[in-house]
Amino acid sequence: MEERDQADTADPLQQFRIPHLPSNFYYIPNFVTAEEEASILQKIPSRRWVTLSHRRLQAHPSTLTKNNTLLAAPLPTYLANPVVDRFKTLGIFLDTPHQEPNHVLINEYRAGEGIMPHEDGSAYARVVATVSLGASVCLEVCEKVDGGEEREVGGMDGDEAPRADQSTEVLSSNPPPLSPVPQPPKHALPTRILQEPRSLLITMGPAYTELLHGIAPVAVDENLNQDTVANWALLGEAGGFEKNGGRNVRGTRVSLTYRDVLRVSKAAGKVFGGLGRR
Ligand SMILES: O=C(O)CCC(=O)C(=O)O
Ligand SMILES: [Fe+2]
Repeated sequence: MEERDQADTADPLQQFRIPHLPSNFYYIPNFVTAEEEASILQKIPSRRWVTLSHRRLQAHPSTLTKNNTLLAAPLPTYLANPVVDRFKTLGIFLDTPHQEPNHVLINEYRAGEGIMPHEDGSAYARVVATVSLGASVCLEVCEKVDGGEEREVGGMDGDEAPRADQSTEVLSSNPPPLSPVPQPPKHALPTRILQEPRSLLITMGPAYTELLHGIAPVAVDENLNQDTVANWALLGEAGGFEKNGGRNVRGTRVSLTYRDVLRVSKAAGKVFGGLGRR
């Protein structure tokens, strides 16, 4: 990362822009070290997981309230350091209301698990920064269906229809109602982004609002090459996938998705912090 940073000091993100995709996706390999990866994985609290049908999940500092409000609280230290300072160096949250992430959803997928195509919705500023840990996975992005209802967490998750509780967990405690018969989105130009362990993927602007993203519930990502993977040229170790015949055998992957929740309530301080605090 250091070498590439020197190449462009004006906008450090430009060199990481994923080509041929709607603006803007950025991919940074080796954003955290192997030691940092191990340390973060070891600090994720085992008792906070909420188990869903195709993955498990936890929210920090807490889940959002019914009207998509975050009760103000700092991120746990192991999520804040060293990651958030590196975001600041890159200017990732410079244009969001709080200019730094205030919320992290942690997802864990075992081989064969995934997340149905969805969009992340309006509770957040239009920036998500995703740190991948443990194993590689392909994220699939596709355009939203024109004229269709917006779906925040809809579509297909393998052969299983989304359940109400599954729709709530990703983004808020107050999901939009799901249509009774979920239809798969009509994929226009589905494209894959390969996320290696220790990498950072940034999704912002139109890429956040105009596209759906999801992870197929498969045990192996196949046919990986420069024509099928949008960020092939930015990968840390494309050679490994080449040697493996263009296959990525999935392991257990953990993603840390950093976001800026727009609505924040300081009321939690009054409830939990005692009387007289403002
Ligand atoms: O695990 C990922 O990279 C994607 C997770 C995701 O889309 C979400 O939490 O909204
Ligand atoms: Fe998402």
